[in-house]
Amino acid sequence: MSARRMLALTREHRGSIALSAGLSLAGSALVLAQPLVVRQVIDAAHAHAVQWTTVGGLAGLFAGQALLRTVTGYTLGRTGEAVVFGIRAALIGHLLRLPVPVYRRHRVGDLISRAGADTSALHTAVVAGCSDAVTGSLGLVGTVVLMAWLDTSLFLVVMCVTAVSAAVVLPVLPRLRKASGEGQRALGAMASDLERALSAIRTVRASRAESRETDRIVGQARLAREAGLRMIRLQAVVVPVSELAVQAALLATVIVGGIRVADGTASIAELVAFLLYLSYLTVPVVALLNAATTLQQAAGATARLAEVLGLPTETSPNAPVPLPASTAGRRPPPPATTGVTPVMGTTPTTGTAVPTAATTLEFHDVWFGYDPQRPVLRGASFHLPRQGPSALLGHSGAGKSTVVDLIERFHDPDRGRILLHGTDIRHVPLAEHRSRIGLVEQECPILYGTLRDNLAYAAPRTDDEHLLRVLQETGLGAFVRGLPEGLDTPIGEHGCTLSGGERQRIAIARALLSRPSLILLDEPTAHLDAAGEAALLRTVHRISRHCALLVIAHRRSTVQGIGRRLVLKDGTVSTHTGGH
Ligand SMILES: Nc1ncnc2c1ncn2[C@@H]1O[C@H](COP(=O)(O)OP(=O)(O)OP(=O)(O)O)[C@@H](O)[C@H]1O
Repeated sequence: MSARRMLALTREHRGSIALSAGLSLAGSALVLAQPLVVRQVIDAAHAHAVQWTTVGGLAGLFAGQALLRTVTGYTLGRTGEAVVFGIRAALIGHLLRLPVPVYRRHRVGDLISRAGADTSALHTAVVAGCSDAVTGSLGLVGTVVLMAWLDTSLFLVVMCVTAVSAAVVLPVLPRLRKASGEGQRALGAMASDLERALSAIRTVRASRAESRETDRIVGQARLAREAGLRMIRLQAVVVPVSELAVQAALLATVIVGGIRVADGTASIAELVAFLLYLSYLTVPVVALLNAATTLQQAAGATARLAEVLGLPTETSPNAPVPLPASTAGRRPPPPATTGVTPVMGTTPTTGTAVPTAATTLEFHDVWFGYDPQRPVLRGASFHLPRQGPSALLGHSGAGKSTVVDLIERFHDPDRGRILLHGTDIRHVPLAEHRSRIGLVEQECPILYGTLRDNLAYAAPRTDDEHLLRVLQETGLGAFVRGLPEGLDTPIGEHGCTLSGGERQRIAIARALLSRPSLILLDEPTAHLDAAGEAALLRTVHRISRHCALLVIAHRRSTVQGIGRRLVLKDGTVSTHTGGH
């Protein structure tokens, strides 16, 4: 699938590839014609009758060859750039659409290295390697055919010498490929380890682990260097051996050809033409050897790229998902009630979701486990009203973040159903489903860029008026007014210029701006002091007037004032209403 995908990406450029091949063919034809014309010039000179038109034709062939080489080089280079760009674009799109669990299995640095170092290796292979391969193979076939036609016995002498050098060079090529793969793998591991250390740089410093991390990362760089050295050693054999082969063939031709001219079985003009072909032979042979080494080096990178492109992506975010007949359309709304589930004091209800017309989200007997043998959720059922806050409580490891991931469809339940506004979320296109939910993650990730970039991330077309209103609502009005460039102030990599509370509020404002019908707040007060926590809870209550809000919390203080509490224990959810 992956290799086929890469081939398909190349197929888009069939026209340019054919044009490049055609131009190379024409260039090779001009080169191959030259010795034949030289032979005529020598024969004419031998007879003291120089034909100026033939000499002019030869000069024309030289000029035409130079011109074609320029055009071919440009066309091949342009095609190579287009092919590699296509693969890079597909890879980047693919990397950003992998299912969320895949990012946990693969190291981020390694994935980044595939988009960087591996596509660069491929770039060299396509731009230089393919150009060499095309010109080399066309030139080689033409030269060999003409040499065999011109003088079969001299041709056989040349072939014997070439066969000896091929016996030395060919076994080296697979070793080059292996060394290249090892080098790329070491570079991937180096990028992963560097990413690991830089993303936790404060922990690294506080643990005085700079030297240990440096040793570990330099260790990977050393492996890459060793693989590089192995490649250099192998290449150091390939090029001189092939040059030596050409020189040996030249010597053999001069000796055998000289004897044949002396005994009258060949003319001087034929020997010169043959020698010219022999000297031309070095160009395609060296080009082919270069192509073979570059392509072998790229094979390792290509395999790593194909591996990533072979990973399945999430369902296309915009693809409409057909509804099965049994669940097509919205479920008819249940009889209207007065809104929030009737207060039941602190008496819990367990095991069933009680959908009402005013329900946003429903979990029906949901089972899920990262390892199906050890389910985290074991028949969880609950529902959220259309408006107002609910709290999801549970001890560490109970599965609260797993509930969030299931709502976002980062995973799908093993059994049971999750409905949003009465529709099974598996039957709604992913992008549409996620546009209805605002997620405020525990770490509140801030992206490198301006405050405006971060706020409008999920709703890029938001106007300033709406933006400022939401900022006011989330208690960020004064903060923004105090910034030197207001909304256009850069807020640094990972939001490192912000306090924990500011990051939290920015994340909440970002979630609110896309006007979701459900907001998920994962441990919103983790980075706040008591005053910050109280202020945030006021914000939470304010925003929950417009939409449903699920606050995930470890601490009871986080959910003070939230009457509706869902308690997650042993994989099931009990609902408590009315308690404080
Ligand atoms: N990607 C994963 N692969 C395997 N197991 C996982 C994965 N993510 C979470 N778990 C396990 O699933 C269980 C529930 O984890 P989850 O993060 O949902 O709990 P939580 O209630 O949010 O915990 P906390 O309050 O500490 O954040 C835990 O036992 C955890 O070890």
